[in-house]
Amino acid sequence: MLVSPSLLAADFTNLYRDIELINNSRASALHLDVMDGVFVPNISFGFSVMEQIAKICKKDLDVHLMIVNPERYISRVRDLGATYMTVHLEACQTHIHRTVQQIKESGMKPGIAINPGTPVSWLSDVVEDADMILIMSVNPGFGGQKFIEHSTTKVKQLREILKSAGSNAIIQVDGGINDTTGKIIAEAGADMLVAGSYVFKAANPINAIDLLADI
Ligand SMILES: O=C(CO)[C@@H](O)[C@H](O)COP(=O)(O)O
Ligand SMILES: [Fe+2]
Repeated sequence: MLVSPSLLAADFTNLYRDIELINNSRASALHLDVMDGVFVPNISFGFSVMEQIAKICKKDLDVHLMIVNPERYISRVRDLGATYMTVHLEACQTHIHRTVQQIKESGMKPGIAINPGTPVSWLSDVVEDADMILIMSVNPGFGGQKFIEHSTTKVKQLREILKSAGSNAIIQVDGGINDTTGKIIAEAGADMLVAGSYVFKAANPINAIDLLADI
């Protein structure tokens, strides 16, 4: 199982230590949650922080933008050296197709995220252009929330949609992931697990990442 620990739950007074921990783990990516206080009712961190993180992180940068009109920042995310740039379907409104193409043209892998209340069927016409689909298993904006069980049905439905579209996009699931919910969602068809609290609040974060990676 691919694992992308979410830095949102890290100790921000010890960021260097926590990023080094990820560098020396089996995580395949580092998940960076950007929140603008408009699309979600919280503000996290922005480019000045991510530019420093990018200098020391040896894993793929997986940037999850919870901001309105994220197309404004494609070149800045690209300049970080990010592998994945994930935007919310709900935040791009009418031009998700154009935004995904622009992310791809910039050399990054486009991800499309959907909130718990958004049906997976709304992705049908764009899945073939995305490299990743992110199913939010909590309402975006905060770490440490409880996994929404209906996400399992959504992952199964998405698997079918990807199959009929002939899409190789990976399915990422984000929110309330631990070794129990991780197993359930992996069985439903997830390829990559994002975990914040489960990793960074663990007594042994390396062990927590191993448990997820071994699913
Ligand atoms: O995007 C988000 C929240 O909006 C996530 O990436 C969280 O950071 C996951 O945190 P946990 O639920 O794993 O604590
Ligand atoms: Fe996230």
